[in-house]
Amino acid sequence: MRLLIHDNYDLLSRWVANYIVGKIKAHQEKTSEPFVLGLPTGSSPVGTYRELVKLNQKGRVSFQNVITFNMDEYVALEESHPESYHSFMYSNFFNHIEIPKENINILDGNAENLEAECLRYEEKIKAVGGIDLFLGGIGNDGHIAFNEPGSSLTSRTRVKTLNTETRMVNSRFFENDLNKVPKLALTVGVGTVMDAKEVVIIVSGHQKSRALHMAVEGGVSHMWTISALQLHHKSMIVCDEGATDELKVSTYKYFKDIEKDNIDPALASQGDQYLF
Ligand SMILES: N[C@@H]1[C@@H](O)[C@H](O)[C@@H](COP(=O)(O)O)O[C@@H]1O
Repeated sequence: MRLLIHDNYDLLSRWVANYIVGKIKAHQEKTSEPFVLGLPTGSSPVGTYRELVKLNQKGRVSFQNVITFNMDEYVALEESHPESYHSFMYSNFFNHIEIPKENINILDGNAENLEAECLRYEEKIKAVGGIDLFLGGIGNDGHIAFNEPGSSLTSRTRVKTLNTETRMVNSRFFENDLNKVPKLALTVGVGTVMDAKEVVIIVSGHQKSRALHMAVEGGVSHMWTISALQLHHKSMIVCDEGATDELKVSTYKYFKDIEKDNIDPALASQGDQYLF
């Protein structure tokens, strides 16, 4: 697993956006098949979306031949609710880029049959040849998508009960009223993320530092589902200084040193041969 430590959130966001653009362009040079991109919500990727929109508007990348799959969505929250992940994705990203609507996939948390919806999602990912790059964030408790502590590390897309900590953290988007935060979500599984050809996770801020410590320095454990990435052949965490507060000094220095030539956002889209 690679760990890239940036001075601040803005640099991190620029780096990740440039990296994704590099991947899309390299793919498009090789094949006319669409690039399949997994996407998260939350505050962590907002800066990356902002930078991707800028790069798109400058003509540096096209999303015409990109298919997206979002990680998760609340159950029984109307799509039009301002805090639905549908609303989030359109207002932060899709409304600002030229991507065909039919290329956008987000789980339907209002489907009549939620289990069938999850199965349909898995089948659709398979049908387009799998996810080329899954971008993600993590919760304070190390959950990836909505794979809360204790989730099977081989889990697939399914209905998931949200724990109180996650609902409390997310209550900031629901007038700080825990009762307004949905109790269930649809989420891709840890196994679904692990099947992606590449996984890039954004970790920002001190509140994520324990999760980053467990992800990088702890063992693989279902109690910190992000730690499954240690078993992925091409995974990378991109973090800012604040998120490193719980890392050992030696771990911090190790990754700072080995990635020192790759940290400039302008170089992010260069090849990553020999780095994983
Ligand atoms: N389901 C989402 C996750 O996909 C996201 O990673 C996490 C962290 O969000 P933030 O980036 O706002 O800290 O929030 C939610 O739980």
